[in-house]
Amino acid sequence: MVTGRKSPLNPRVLIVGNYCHDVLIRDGDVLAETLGGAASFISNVFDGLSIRCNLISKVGQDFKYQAKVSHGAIVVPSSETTMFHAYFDLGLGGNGREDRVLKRVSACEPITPMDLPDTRFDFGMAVGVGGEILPETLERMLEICRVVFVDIQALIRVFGRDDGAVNLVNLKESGFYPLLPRIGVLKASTEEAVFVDVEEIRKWCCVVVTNGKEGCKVYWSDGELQIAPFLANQRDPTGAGDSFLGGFVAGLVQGLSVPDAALLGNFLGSLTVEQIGLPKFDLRILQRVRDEVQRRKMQCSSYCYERSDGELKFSKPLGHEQFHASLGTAKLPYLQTVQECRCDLPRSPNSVEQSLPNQYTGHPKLLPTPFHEEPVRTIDNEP
Ligand SMILES: Nc1ncnc2c1ncn2[C@@H]1O[C@H](COP(=O)(O)OP(=O)(O)O)[C@@H](O)[C@H]1O
Ligand SMILES: O=P([O-])([O-])O[C@@H]1[C@@H](O)[C@H](O)[C@@H](O)[C@H](O)[C@@H]1O
Repeated sequence: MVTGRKSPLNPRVLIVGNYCHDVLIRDGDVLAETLGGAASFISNVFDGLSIRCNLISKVGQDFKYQAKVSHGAIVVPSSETTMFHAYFDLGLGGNGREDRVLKRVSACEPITPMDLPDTRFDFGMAVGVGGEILPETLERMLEICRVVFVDIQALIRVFGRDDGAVNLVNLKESGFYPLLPRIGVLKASTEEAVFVDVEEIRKWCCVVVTNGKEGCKVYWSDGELQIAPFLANQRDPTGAGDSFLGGFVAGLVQGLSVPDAALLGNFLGSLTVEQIGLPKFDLRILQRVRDEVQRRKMQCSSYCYERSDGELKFSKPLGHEQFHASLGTAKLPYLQTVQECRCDLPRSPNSVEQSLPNQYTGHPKLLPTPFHEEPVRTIDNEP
């Protein structure tokens, strides 16, 4: 049974992390330049599900998307906007990771405690991508937010002095370690989890480890749950973890149980990888998701994640598998034939497109209509 309190009626949510410019590169060609940063992927999920959120993000005067984002950023005249180059063809990255190789080529100013609102929130998300969240910033978030969710990429990334190559350090070596017992949930990808002692951290907080097309696993002090994935035809892994976290917290904000909220995270992550850059979710799918969540809420007592008695025990609530099936069919009515996209960006050099199950395949291959807006500028790599 979930032990916890009901989610407040109109929970206040705070997202903290910088927007960035993403440049996606393969075979030396720039495939796309898009709006990036966990703050953009997560607020994109919240906006899509019509859930209000507050966002603190800093950019430079060179920020290209101020007119496009629905949550304005703090413009720092003396700073550049954080920019990442993501390479999808360099094989093993310097840090031994098999997926894309990231380089932070410019970095905006950090977000300080003074940048945060002087008010209280029910949920906080510390989701830096370029080192912008300082230990004192996270500490301030813990003071003003009842439950704080942290993406570990905000804590353990280090950046090459010369080329900005992104590498990871052990969580214990970061300045954030003393704060861990006070956070609510720590999210890490499988590759990032190598830099964390999950067995130790799970004693302090809930740990969610995502694993691409395999879904995710939720750990707490004396138990764990594997949460099923959703099939997708991966075209670009960028932002999958961010959208997962956005969907997960959005589910909890709406009163879903932790396992059901993790399903919602998996679903949003699966939608995200089917598009290049920041996804533009099909409005009809979003409406179906909103309907399914409301239906699910009626079925289950609504709980949010809450540290109660220092322990969190939960099992898959009755109907969890049906909720998975209902979300999975949310895509079905809107499948259309699409040409294979030559600029698909594999998660790792040797990854292949996911083979979709029977109900999706058949010729021509049925895939969700790519509703994403064309990235700001692409180099036409058509012959
Ligand atoms: N190829 C895929 N097919 C289906 N779901 C995916 C795929 N890639 C990612 N996801 C979903 O998105 C979540 C986060 O993706 P992951 O790649 O693990 O995060 P990160 O971007 O942090 O590495 C996964 O747990 C999964 O639910
Ligand atoms: O793919 P993911 O790890 O979930 O998140 C990504 C970051 O790792 C990357 O640094 C940033 O440039 C992308 O916009 C996105 O936020």
